[in-house]
Amino acid sequence: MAKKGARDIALDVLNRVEEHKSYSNLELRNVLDRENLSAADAGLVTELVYGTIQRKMTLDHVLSHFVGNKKVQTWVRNLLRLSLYQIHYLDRIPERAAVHQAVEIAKKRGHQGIASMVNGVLRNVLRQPDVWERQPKGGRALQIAVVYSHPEWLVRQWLSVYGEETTIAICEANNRTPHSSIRVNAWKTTKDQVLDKLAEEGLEGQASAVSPHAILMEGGHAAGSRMFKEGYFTIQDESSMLVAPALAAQPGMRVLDACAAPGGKTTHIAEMMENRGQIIASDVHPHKRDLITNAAKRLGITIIEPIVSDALDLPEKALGTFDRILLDAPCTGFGVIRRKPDLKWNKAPEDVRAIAQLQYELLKTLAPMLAQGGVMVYSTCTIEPAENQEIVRRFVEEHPEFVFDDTLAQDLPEAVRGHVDETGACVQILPHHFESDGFFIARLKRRG
Ligand SMILES: C[S@@+](CC[C@H](N)C(=O)[O-])C[C@H]1O[C@@H](n2cnc3c(N)ncnc32)[C@H](O)[C@@H]1O
Repeated sequence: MAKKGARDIALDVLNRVEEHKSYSNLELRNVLDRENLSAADAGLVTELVYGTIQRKMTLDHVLSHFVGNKKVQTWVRNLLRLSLYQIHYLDRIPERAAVHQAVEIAKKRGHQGIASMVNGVLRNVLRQPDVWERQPKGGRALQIAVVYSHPEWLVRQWLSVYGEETTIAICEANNRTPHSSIRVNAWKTTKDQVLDKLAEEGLEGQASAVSPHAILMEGGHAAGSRMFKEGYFTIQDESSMLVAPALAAQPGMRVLDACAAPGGKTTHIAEMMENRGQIIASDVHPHKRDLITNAAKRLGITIIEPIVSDALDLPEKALGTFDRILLDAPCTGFGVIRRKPDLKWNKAPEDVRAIAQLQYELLKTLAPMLAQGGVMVYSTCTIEPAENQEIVRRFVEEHPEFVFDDTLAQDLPEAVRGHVDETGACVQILPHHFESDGFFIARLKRRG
């Protein structure tokens, strides 16, 4: 059987994501592991899948002018989206080649009739380039939703919280390719050493303004390097690297990380504790336990004890109290849409409400396990106030033994301090602030 091309493979992934409501990153990983693609083809498949999902609403708006209300099979719609994405957003693929390949795929998967329809639609779009500028009828929220390809309800929500300028900036940032960054294992080495060693392996990077532990990579495959295997760094987004410093755990302390897998922040905390003390790293999913164990092993860390437990049901008596607790809560993930574009299409307003309820329950349940004078950090990778500021405000109101720790700024890099809010204890990073993940961190203190 002839080997499948990058577009065919990308189309398979798009179809599976839509039909099985699965995550594109997981489907992509499966297919890239299975198919033996060149680096260039693997890159093209990834770009086509993420790009098409990212721009889905804009692409569908353009298609609606030519397809109207006609019923089109899922794979045909995905083929049209994918081809339009190539034509409009990718310079390196000539328009004629994109149309030709789409027609060939349509012939192979369907029949001549479908191939003619695909050919006709794509050529019509090419003949009328102004179609990309046509605004939909409806309010401002719908226009922003279509132009920047985000669900209208989410745009409406952000408009009410952040205003138009910031909402557009968030949407634009969500459509850009994310940076790739690494966290230097500061317990073992320094940033300069890692930069030097990476250069020996042909990998370039530069220091980040968001975290003193971060290096922004300029291409290359850092996870394939010898330095990575030997535990000199971890692949992590810069915003995530603000959490461990916010927790301010000292060597020798007892720490609970209640939603720990895959262990990105747990291992960072351990590095900052110089591998002295104890960290209980809990997660509800048994299959994720090994991720924490393996990450610690690779980094040479021995103070992490992974356990499997629902954070709502931890064995409180057996565990005792902690000097520090991190609740890096499950969330809608709207701060990481750049990396996981399907998130924006798969979630609905009721998901925000449901997850906010769980987040509050988690915070409330963990509170008694914090020692007097201890610090608890609540963090999420979302930008919804209902999952962030509203949770911690309500918590502090209902728990007089807790206060906002208004000294958070001193544990944040200079560049980030300006984003700390009036409590002095909460920081909301939006994706366009530093081109890093949207992230929320709150530092709460239990009275002594
Ligand atoms: C945001 S992720 C944590 C990421 C992790 N802290 C890191 O930096 O690598 C949230 C985690 O919470 C876990 N989780 C979800 N509900 C939970 C619950 N009720 N109790 C404990 N863990 C839970 C999920 O399995 C997921 O791994």
